Amino acid sequence: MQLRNKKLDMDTFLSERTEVVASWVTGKDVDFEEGVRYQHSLPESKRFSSVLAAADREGRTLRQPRAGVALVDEHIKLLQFLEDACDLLPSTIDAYTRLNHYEKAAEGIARSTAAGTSLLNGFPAVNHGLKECRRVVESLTKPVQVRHGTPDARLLAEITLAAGFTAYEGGGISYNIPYAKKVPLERSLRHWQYCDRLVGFYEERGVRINREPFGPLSGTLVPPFVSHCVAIIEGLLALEQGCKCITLGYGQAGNLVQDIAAIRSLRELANEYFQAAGFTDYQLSTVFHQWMGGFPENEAMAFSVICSGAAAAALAGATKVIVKTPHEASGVPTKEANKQGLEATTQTLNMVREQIFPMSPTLDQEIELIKREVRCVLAKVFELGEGDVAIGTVRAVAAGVLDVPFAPATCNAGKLLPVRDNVGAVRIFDAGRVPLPDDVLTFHRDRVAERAKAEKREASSQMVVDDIYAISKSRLIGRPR
Ligand SMILES: CCC[C@H]1O[C@@H](n2cnc3c(N)ncnc32)[C@H](O)[C@@H]1O
Repeated sequence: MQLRNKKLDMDTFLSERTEVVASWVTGKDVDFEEGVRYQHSLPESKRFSSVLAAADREGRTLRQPRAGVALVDEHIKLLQFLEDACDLLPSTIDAYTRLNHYEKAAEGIARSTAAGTSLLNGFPAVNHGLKECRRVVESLTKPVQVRHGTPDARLLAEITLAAGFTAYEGGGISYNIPYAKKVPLERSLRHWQYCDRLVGFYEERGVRINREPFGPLSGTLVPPFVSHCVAIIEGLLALEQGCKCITLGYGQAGNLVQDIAAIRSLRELANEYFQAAGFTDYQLSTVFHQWMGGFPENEAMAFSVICSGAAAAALAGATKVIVKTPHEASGVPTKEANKQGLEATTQTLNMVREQIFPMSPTLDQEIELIKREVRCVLAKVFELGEGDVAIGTVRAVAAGVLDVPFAPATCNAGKLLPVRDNVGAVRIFDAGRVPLPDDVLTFHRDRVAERAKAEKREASSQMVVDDIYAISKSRLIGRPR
């Protein structure tokens, strides 16, 4: 396997770049030097890294929606409509572009133009190309990030970074395992080394681009240690390629103490692993994603889920919260619904931001538990990779050591089965082949047994199914009827 966690040299990168920019007609418009000049021309108020740094200094939690539509003018109108209600802007990329099906994206643009409304589920940035993407950036006053789900995001990165987007979400694991079925992990990891090296080249020219691995993964009952392991690995891979501004993320699970423990442990563990790997001059921030699972159709109840996530994000001290909308149960939200999600989040953030969630033995126990679990799994990843975390990742996923619950990728073992305990914290029902110490497994087993006793039923996969639907049915824990 030629994959190595080593910084790509210029020759390797440039020879690959020829193929990347030729992979769709709009690639020919990208000129790296011109992109560097344009990035330097942006005011600090439009640079993700500056806004994130200020928020961390001030202890503020920033608001960011997801948003993306097919046509440029509509996308600009959408983001202009949202920008007064948030701190950071997205451009959510459509599903065809995520699969590099640019010809289908082109058809979608044509059909959307004919229909006078967006018929794509996101913004097809590659098809629109550099100038049109730059027109988006020019039309806004806030920093813009590319949010997508692309295993091969090389051309998308070339175009959007040269166009002035100042943050890029994703990674070789987090945009493969939860998003793709049959993309070999080595391939997506290698493609993302290219993306990270490109960010590293911008960094070497004084342009700081924020990199945000996709935290929530399958977004379905993912235990904190699982998403933390992936986030930390992708942070290490990005740092190796010269990225300096890393935001690590986590998806709300629903038990407040566990969610706060997750964000606080994530920051501490990232610093522990980044510094152990010899990196010191990086900028670290965290992002909390409001509930990523099934939502209630009832919009008032959806707002309640949104606000519970906003409260957790602020109490956890997350640098950023990714905001959901009351249309989550139905699909791509209207701009009005998107803005309402932001406004509800703002109200809760404003009411919570001056409050301190006290340390407690329970919170401390959750933080320590997550740290132990992450350290166990990552030790195995490094061992399997004989010190190389990229190789170790591929082998760990193949061995079921890294295992993302409810993920579609065939390379993912899918043996780890989570379930909520009697207070709604996500625990391990079946560890599969994840190497956790016996006392940790006993802790999880005892917590699950408490619930089984309370519900007068055996712990079972039925409990797991009940939990998956619970929040959309206005519960946290999937209790038997
Ligand atoms: C991992 C991201 C999944 C979530 O990302 C949101 N999402 C996806 N596409 C759009 C879009 N075009 N506009 C606004 N939100 C969008 C939905 O919440 C979805 O559950």
